[in-house]
Parts: sequence; C-alpha cells; structure tokens
Amino acid sequence: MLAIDVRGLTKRYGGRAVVDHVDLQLARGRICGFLGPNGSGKTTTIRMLCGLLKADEGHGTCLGLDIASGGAEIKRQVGYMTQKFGLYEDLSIRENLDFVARLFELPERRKAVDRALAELDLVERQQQLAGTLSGGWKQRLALAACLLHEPQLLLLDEPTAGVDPKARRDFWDQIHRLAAEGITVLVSTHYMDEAERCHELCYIAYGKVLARGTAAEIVAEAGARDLEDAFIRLVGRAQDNFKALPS
Ligand SMILES: Nc1ncnc2c1ncn2[C@@H]1O[C@H](COP(=O)(O)OP(=O)(O)OP(=O)(O)O)[C@@H](O)[C@H]1O
Repeated sequence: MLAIDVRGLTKRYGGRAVVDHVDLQLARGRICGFLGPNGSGKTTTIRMLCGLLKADEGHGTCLGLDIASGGAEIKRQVGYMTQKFGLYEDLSIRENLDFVARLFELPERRKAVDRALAELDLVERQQQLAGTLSGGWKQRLALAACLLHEPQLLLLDEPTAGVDPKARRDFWDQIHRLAAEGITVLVSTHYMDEAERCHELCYIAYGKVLARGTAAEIVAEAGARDLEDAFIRLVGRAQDNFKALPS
C-alpha cells in the first residue's frame, strides 16, 4: 500500500500556481528526497499532504486517508518537522517532550517520553534547556518530538539546514533506522550528499515535478555527470521552456 498517493496537487496564490499539478506516489518504508530550488513549492506541497493547507486542485491520500477530508486524522498519524525549531527554548528536553505528549493527549505520556529519549540518545541530556543545545541536538530533539505519537509517515522539511556534517550524518542514520522499521519518510533538502542517501528522489521547480526516480536514474536521464549537474540541467531546460512560451 502507498503511504502517499496524490495526483494533480495544485496551490495558487494571487492567481500564480506555486504548486502545479504535482503527482507523488511513495511506497511504505521508503525514503524520498524532495529537492528543488528555493521557492519551488516543497513546503507548500508538504503542508497540503499533512492536511495543514487545502489544495485548490488535485486529490489523493496520505496513509490511506483522503487529504481533502482527513486532515485531523492525518495530523494524528503523521510526524511533521518544520524548517524552524518550534519547541520551547526555556524548557528542558524532557519538559518539551512532555509538553508535546500532552498536546497529542497520549495515554502513557511518561512511557512515550522515555521511549523517545532513549531512541534519539537524549537520556543523558534530558534536563538540559532546549535553548542551550547546538543546532544538531535541537534537530534531534525536534525529531524525538515528531516520533512521540509513533507516526507511520514522517514529513521532514529541511531538517538538517544549518547543521554540521557530523550531526547531519547522525540524523540520517536515524532516518534510515526508522525506515528499516517500516516508517515512510518524505524529506526536503538542499544537500546532494543527503539526496544520495534517499531510496528515491522527486525534483520540483516552478511548482512542477521535473524528475522522479533514483539518483542514478535521474543522472542518466539528464545525461549529467552527477546529481547536482542533473538538477542544474533540469532547471535550465525548464527556464528555456518558459522563455519559449508566448508572452
Ligand atoms: N501564504 C503564501 N502566500 C503567498 N505566497 C506564498 C505563500 N506561501 C508560499 N508562497 C510562495 O509560494 C512559493 C513556494 O514556496 P515554498 O515555501 O513552498 O517553497 P520551498 O520550495 O519550500 O522553498 P525553500 O526551499 O526556500 O524552503 C514561493 O514563491 C513562496 O513565496
């Protein structure tokens, strides 16, 4: 069964389609990298998938739930990590997790917090204030908070932006561990080394999907020497197509 299955997803602002008929299918347990230039529509797509934003056009399901009507249930089953650290800097790691567990009204709150602390190697730092953590540890805490309600699908919006290489590698080890447990992951990133670590990729620009497939498939199809070169060529071609349109 597909964890994500949407077709023709479209969002317009001021008459401009910022997400333009996007099709996205993702099997359970897979890690899909979501790439594209700044402002290409990644965050907007992710927000439509998790029921936070209504699509103007298109239809589909997320974890088998209709994205148009199942928003509340989707939010309960999906872990969404936003670009900005959204936890309380003046609360400790444990207090932050306990707070999120209350928001989700988890029945066994303490157990859920203990599990998340252990899973993300946060036990020793649990009393540390979130505001005193480095970027890498903050992201780790944010991921722990995402996992408290045991979601089946993770939607991660640039989770490692501005994080050092070692912390990024640790974060990706966690992502692979979770996928091996059957959790599906859609993760946006601007880092090519992270893209290489995904099972498959979706490349979007100007709101449109320009390429789908494994890194090797995308490189071969674009006739490029590596992934970065492939994406530069894809955007170049898309720009040429725009210019060729009648004004
Ligand atoms: N609420 C809004 N009102 C008007 N325009 C918006 C709104 N939200 C997003 N946009 C526009 O939609 C486009 C896509 O934005 P989005 O944040 O989805 O891109 P992105 O691919 O996530 O970019 P980045 O990589 O910089 O995070 C941008 O041009 C943005 O300015």
